[in-house]
Amino acid sequence: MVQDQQDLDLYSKEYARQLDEHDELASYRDEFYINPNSIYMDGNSLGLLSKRAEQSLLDVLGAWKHQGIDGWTQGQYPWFYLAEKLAAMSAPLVGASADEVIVTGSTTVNLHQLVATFYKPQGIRTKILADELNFPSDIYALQSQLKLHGYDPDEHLIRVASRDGRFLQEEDIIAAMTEEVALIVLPAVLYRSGQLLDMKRLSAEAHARGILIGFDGCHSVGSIPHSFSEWDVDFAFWCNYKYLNSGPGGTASLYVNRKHHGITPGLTGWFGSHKDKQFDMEHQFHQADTAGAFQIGTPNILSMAPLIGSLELFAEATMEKLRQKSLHITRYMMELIKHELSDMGFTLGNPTEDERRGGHVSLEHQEAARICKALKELQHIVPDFRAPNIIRLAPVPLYTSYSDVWETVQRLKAVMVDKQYEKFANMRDVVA
Ligand SMILES: Cc1ncc(COP(=O)(O)O)c(C=O)c1O
Ligand SMILES: Nc1c(O)cccc1C(=O)C[C@H](N)C(=O)O
Repeated sequence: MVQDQQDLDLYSKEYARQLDEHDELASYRDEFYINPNSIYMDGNSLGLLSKRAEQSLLDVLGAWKHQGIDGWTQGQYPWFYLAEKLAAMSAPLVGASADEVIVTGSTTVNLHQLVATFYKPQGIRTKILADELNFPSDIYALQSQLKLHGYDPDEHLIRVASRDGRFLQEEDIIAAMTEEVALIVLPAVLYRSGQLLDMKRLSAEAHARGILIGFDGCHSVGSIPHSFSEWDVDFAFWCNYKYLNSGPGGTASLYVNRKHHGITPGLTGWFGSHKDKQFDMEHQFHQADTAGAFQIGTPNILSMAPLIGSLELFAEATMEKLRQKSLHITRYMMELIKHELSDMGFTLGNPTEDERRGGHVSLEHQEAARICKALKELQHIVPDFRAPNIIRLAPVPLYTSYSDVWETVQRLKAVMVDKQYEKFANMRDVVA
């Protein structure tokens, strides 16, 4: 913690204020639209709008307004090259070269594309290895890809069990890497508990057994640094609307390790063409020799445009500093929770060690659904609820202050002490 704060009560509001004063990323808060009447702790589900993301969207709209079809090749951000431009801007966040990334599709569609490409059952190697805690959409995609190959997902999709319902043990995953496994798909950071898996170790163990491995980076990209190429990850996919603040339904991304460039995409479309060849309109597919080959159809330009401004902020703030603050502010939140909310039925459901923790804090409570409702409606804190008993709180380093965290814990305490949650039914709402 900060030196001149030695005499301060670590749990005081003044201490939080001083942490904000010493926060070298504090100025980035002004880059965002922050509702002054509430505290946003849901940036792990939908990140907030930044002024630069708004501006880049307006710039792209302006190109459409003034240039029409010429916007594809002219203007500030020619649309024909936008996926590649954004890939180059994203590459440092995942430890890749620009040509190993492409901004395209949606998370689930990208997973379909990558499995359609890399799942090649042969002999007894016919199974896909996943885990029982992964996000449902990933599991649905894997099940449907297995069915397309004529396999029964109940037999061919192995889901590594969690010992405690929260975390996965790398040893258990490695033990499940048998000679029957063709492909592995795992989350980088688990969406409920926020556990960060050891991607380097898992990739090495998979490769030692002749298995390809890919990661879902939805809850990790923009929150932790990655070294996909150095770790020799085969492929990865992620959304850009959580920590990367590209807006609801913002176009997603994928990574394909350079060693696989040239492999025929499972799902081909003309935007996967070599850029010089695409408009020759031949019926022979000349694929790009980059991750661009995995694009399918026309990019969703308006859903990509906010990412331009947003990624500029990441380049300036740097992932290293963002991770440093994220670790510090989540630790601060955990300390406050332990101090203020002990004996109230809460369990900390995220890893406490820095090297195993993603960007959010996961609090478990049997009344979690209605505690979230009371927090939102009565205390103007925006958390999110994940069934059956999880309150996720994400102090996002670009725009969350230490004072926000202090307030959140105080208001959560009020909800509990005054039993404000009893005014609500303990059931989830439609989205959270
Ligand atoms: C871990 C994870 N995977 C996949 C998805 C699905 O993403 P999409 O709806 O953008 O396809 C999400 C979020 O919705 C997610 O959190
Ligand atoms: N993708 C979402 C959506 O379309 C609507 C509401 C929420 C989401 C989310 O991203 C939820 C998020 N993946 C989660 O971790 O729960």
